[in-house]
Amino acid sequence: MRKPDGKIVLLGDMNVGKTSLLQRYMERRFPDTVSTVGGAFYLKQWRSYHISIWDTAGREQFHGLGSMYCRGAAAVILTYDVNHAQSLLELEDRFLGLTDTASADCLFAIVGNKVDLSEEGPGEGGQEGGQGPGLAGGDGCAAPRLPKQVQPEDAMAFYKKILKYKMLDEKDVPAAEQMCFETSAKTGHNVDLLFETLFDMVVPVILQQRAQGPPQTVDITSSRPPARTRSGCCA
Ligand SMILES: Nc1nc2c(ncn2[C@@H]2O[C@H](COP(=O)(O)OP(=O)(O)OP(=O)(O)O)[C@@H](O)[C@H]2O)c(=O)[nH]1
Ligand SMILES: [Mg+2]
Repeated sequence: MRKPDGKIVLLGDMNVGKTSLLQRYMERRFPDTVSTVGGAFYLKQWRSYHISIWDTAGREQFHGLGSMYCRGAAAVILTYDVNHAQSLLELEDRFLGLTDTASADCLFAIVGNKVDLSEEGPGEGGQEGGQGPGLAGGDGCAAPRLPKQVQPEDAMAFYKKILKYKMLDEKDVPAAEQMCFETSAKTGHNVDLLFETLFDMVVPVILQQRAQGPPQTVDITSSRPPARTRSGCCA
C-alpha cells in the first residue's frame, strides 16, 4: 500500500456522527453505525495525492489515543452535533488540546452535523448541498423538528478561539466562514463540500510538509491500527 501524502483526522464527542460523515463521503451511504473503538482510516486519492482520513472514537475511554492520531495531521475536522450544545463545548474542553501534535500548518474545520434534525436544517433528499459555502449552503426546506442548539456564529466564535489557542493570525489562515460547515451525514447535505474543500486546502500543506523534511504522518504500512471491517470497529 502506498504511504499517504497527508492526513486528515476527525475528532469530536461520541455520537456526533464522525463515522457516519466519513461513510457518507467514502461509501455514499448512511448505514447503521456502532460506536467507534480506537480509530480507523480510509485512503482517498485526490488529484495525484493520497490522503488518509482517520475516524477516531469519541468515547472518553479512548481519549488518550487522540493525540497519537493527530500526529502530523494536515487538517483536523472538529465535529459537533448542532442539536447538542455540549458537544461544541467538549471540542474546546477535551479535543482541541489533542491537536497539539498536528502539523504546524494544520487546518481546522468546524463541522456541525445532524442539521437534518433541526428546525432550521435542510430536508431529506439524498446527496445534496454540494454547492455554496458551508454555512450558507442550507436550502432551508426542513420540516420543523428540534430547536437548533448551536448557531453558525457559535462555531465561528470557536474557530477564532482555536486561532488564539494556536497563536495564529486571522489574516494568515482561511476565514471562519470558509472553515465552518453544517452537515447532515443522513441526507448528505454539505458532506462532499466539506471533504473536497479540505482536500484542496490540504494539498499546499502537504507540499509545505515535503519541503520541510520527512513526513511526520503515521506510517500505516508499519503501524497496525485496529482492523476495520464492515461490521467491525468503524461500522
Ligand atoms: N439524523 C441524523 N443522524 C445521524 C447523523 N449522523 C449520524 N447520525 C446518527 O448518530 C448516531 C451516531 O453516529 P456515529 O457516526 O456512529 O457517531 P460517532 O461520532 O462516530 O460516534 P463515536 O464513534 O462513538 O465517537 C448514529 O445513530 C447515526 O445514525 C445525521 O447527520 N443525521
Ligand atoms: Mg464513530
